[in-house]
Amino acid sequence: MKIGVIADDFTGASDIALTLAEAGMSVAQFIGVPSDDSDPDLGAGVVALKSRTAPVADAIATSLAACEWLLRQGAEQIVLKVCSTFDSTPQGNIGPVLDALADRLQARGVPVCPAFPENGRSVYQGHLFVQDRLLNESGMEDHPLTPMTDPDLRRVLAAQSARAVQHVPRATVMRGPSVLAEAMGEDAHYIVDAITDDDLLEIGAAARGMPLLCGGSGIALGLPVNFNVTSRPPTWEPVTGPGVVLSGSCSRATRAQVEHYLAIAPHRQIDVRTVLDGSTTVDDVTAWVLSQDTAPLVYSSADPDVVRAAQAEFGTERAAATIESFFSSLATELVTRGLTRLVVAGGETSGAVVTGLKAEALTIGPRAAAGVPLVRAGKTALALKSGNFGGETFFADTLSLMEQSA
Ligand SMILES: Nc1ncnc2c1ncn2[C@@H]1O[C@H](COP(=O)(O)OP(=O)(O)O)[C@@H](O)[C@H]1O
Ligand SMILES: O=C(O)[C@@H](O)C(=O)COP(=O)(O)O
Repeated sequence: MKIGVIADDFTGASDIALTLAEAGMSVAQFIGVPSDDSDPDLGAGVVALKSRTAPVADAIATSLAACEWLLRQGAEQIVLKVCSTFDSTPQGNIGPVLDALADRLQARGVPVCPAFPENGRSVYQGHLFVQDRLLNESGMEDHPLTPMTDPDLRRVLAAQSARAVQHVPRATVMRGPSVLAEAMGEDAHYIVDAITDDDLLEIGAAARGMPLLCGGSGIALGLPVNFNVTSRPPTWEPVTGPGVVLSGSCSRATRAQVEHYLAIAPHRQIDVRTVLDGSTTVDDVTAWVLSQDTAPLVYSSADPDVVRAAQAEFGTERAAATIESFFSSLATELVTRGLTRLVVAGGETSGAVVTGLKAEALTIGPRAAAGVPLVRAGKTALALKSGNFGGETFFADTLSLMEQSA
């Protein structure tokens, strides 16, 4: 293995696995830290953790365990994959995990760049933009678990990290890899500006030989070339059979996708209250899904005021855990009963679903949308969609893509 990735959520893991696969690397996504060794021919291994919102100490411990496993598989470079909107709480977990990895790997300058231009995320003057909006006006300020209210990544990371946080402006990025590498020579985390894929390729070239990087999937664009691989698109064996869409994401893009799918497919909404009081049960919803002819949608996606009201009434963690555990049990039941195509919206939701399915590894297929590959766990086709990725018709398009070969 050449490149080892530690991803802080499951959609993020498949996002960066797609980038590496499209750049020609043989890549697998592991669900948690594997107990066995990986295939020695694998070019990149992505360990998917559910550490973005875990308690800080747990996030550090699982990330270090993932790092040790990746190093044992021969990884020469470690990437901490975080969200392209830098999702984290004021406690972390990006800063504390990055500090622990930097210590373990004796990394000096660590490039940190969540830019993902294809999906509208750019970093300029140390600030993160989503399309033409600063992060704190992009809808991310309303995220149920990691509301992002400060667009200045230097400040966000400095508040979470014990190391120095510095900035590399775009003007330096444009001067090429050797100047850029030189600009990151101290013991510090460097927020690096990037507004185009070319900027990310420069960062990749500058990172040749560095033990540790941190970013969104864009940070991986320029890494495979350092290991002499050439581009080749991932392949896909068609998966037919009944499908379902499970959406626990409340992000703007998902809500538009839900709205669109409501008009063309059977749907059932769940909420914290009715799951907790037992009036919505996994058995009922399973029976309902199985009785549909068209792939139905089960969703808890709701507007920010509805989510806030549920959190105020039941507590943020309990509300999230209630919905996640429902989707986890539902997905397990549905796959046991023969469903083979699952589109899942939401990072935490995907983590809950895939963990429930007890899959150990996912193979990476072609892209369903920028940042979202089709993936496969045995006979089951899945798409793990990040909250803010994909166009309005993503659900129907992806279910149909799963049935085609590539
Ligand atoms: N109706 C709801 N009320 C409260 N919390 C919810 C509701 N629907 C979903 N959630 C929780 O919100 C979180 C959404 O996060 P996630 O699945 O990562 O989506 P995204 O990818 O959009 O960030 C999950 O923990 C989910 O359980
Ligand atoms: O980098 C990204 O934006 C994604 O890969 C990702 O991590 C998104 O997380 P969720 O929005 O929580 O799915």
